[in-house]
Amino acid sequence: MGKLEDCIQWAVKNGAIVDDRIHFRQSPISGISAVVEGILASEEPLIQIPPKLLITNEKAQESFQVDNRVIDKNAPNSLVQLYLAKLKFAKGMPSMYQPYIDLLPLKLEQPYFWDWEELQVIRGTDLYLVMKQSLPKLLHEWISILKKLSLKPSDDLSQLVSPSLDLVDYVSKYRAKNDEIPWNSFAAYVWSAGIFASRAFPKIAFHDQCLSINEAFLYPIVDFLNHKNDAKVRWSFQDGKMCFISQESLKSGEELFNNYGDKSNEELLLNYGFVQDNNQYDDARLTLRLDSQLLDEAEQLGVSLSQERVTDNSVQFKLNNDLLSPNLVQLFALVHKLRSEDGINLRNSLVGIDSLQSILMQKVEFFRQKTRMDVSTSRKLQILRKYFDQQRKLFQSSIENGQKLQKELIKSNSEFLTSFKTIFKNDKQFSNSLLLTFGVTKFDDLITKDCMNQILLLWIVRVANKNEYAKKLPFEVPQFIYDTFQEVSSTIVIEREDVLQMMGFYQSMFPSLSEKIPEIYGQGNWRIRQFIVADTVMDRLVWTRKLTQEPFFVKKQNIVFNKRT
Ligand SMILES: C[S@@+](CC[C@H](N)C(=O)[O-])C[C@H]1O[C@@H](n2cnc3c(N)ncnc32)[C@H](O)[C@@H]1O
Repeated sequence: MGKLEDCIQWAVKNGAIVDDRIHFRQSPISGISAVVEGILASEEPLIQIPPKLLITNEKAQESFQVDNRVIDKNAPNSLVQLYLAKLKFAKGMPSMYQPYIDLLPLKLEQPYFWDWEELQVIRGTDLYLVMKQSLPKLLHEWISILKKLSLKPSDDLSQLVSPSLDLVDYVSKYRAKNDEIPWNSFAAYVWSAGIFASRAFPKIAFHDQCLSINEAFLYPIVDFLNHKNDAKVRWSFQDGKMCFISQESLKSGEELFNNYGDKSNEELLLNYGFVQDNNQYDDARLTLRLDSQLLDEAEQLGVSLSQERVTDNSVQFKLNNDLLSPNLVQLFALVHKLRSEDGINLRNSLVGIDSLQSILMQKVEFFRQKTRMDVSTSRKLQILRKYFDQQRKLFQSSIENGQKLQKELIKSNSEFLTSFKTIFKNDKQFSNSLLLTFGVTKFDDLITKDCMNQILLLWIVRVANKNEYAKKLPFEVPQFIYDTFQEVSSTIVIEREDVLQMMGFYQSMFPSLSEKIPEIYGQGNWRIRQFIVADTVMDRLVWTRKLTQEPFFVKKQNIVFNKRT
């Protein structure tokens, strides 16, 4: 008889009841799973386990002869995890759970248990970072529980607590070096924590009284069930037994699933070692390091970052297939707020979305590169590629949502936006004048000949001179452009540097333009100061849409984002 059958028999002998229609099977690749033979369509308990088969904190207390005061509420499973490490790895310690303990795999699927070579693929990703951050916490709780029990670790603690030690590396190398793992080693505790992460059940689902909502226990036999998103299941305490109930209708040959909860692929991968295709609960993280003053200012201006602010100078946003978070968009608007602006407005929001898009594109490219690895030799790498590919899709869909949002902003604020393409079309006299100097015959030439900024400067100075022309301009100049020029002109302090910077361009244009086309460039004021002012006007008003390279003059217009913007 195989170990799986041994274990089921052991459970039944000890009072467990397993519905006859449930059959457990085991394969070297996918491990244990359960299939149905017959039809399941009732809410009868399918698996009933008596409490004596559970591995709980109480059993651990009994074994170590301590009470629950040794358990830190912030690490409510430390004692029971140490107990499990002892059950699995201690020599000469057979227990009543032996058939179950023997079935618990030594090699777990989560990245914490990957070989050193496999780990190299995830270095530099968020996954590795999460692992690097969680292992020191695990180390701390392990040292603490050993101390409380006056037990000695088998590892050299001074080496383990060294801040320069990469614990992911340490544990992976330790496992590779040691065929036999002492039960009081950190590697044994990490294994035990991996077992708890991938198969323990929350105590709160069955009991009102818990040390914390994270207190967990092992639930033999029911933990042989695999996970499916949205599988309808119930766990309840009935007639003195812990019952697993499926609310699904299942036919012969179908797998009986449990539901581990609505988890992202990252949570699934780190805690269970697999990912779900088209996982509707998936998300991606965008971590940004920004100036702490900027983040404070954002919060003062009403950008809620209470969930997102992870440190003084960093924020972390969750991205999924839904609309972009208004907080993220507003934060990017503030990153691009000019000193002359007093809050979030149309211009800085449009610029902010462009700059957010650039970061998202880098992420897409990063994950695209990652999916190009050769995965033919490793199942783990195949899972990892799926994870990277889903991450890429999430960032891609955020880019599309950003584009949609920008389009909506442009549409709903069209009265505050003037396209330079339209100006170019309407101000024929001006556009014709560009042929001579720049060889420009159509709007697209401004982009291909890389002279957009110079031409914008010329046009802004033309607007400033609008009242000086003998003939009124043949089109309506948006008043805000003229007013901004006047405002900047009356407040600007021009430094020598500004003049030097503008000199090259100015001298390449004047005085020849005034002589060749006096009807435009020979009337009003075309001195260098005007161009220095126009340069600031351009900073304050012009937004060049990244997608099309088309510049827009944007009126200063405060806007508010809500969840539906
Ligand atoms: C609670 S156990 C389930 C029983 C497990 N198959 C076994 O062999 O013991 C959880 C582990 O099963 C595997 N698993 C569960 N659901 C899965 C799924 N939908 N796809 C792939 N692997 C799954 C993962 O290795 C996970 O860490």
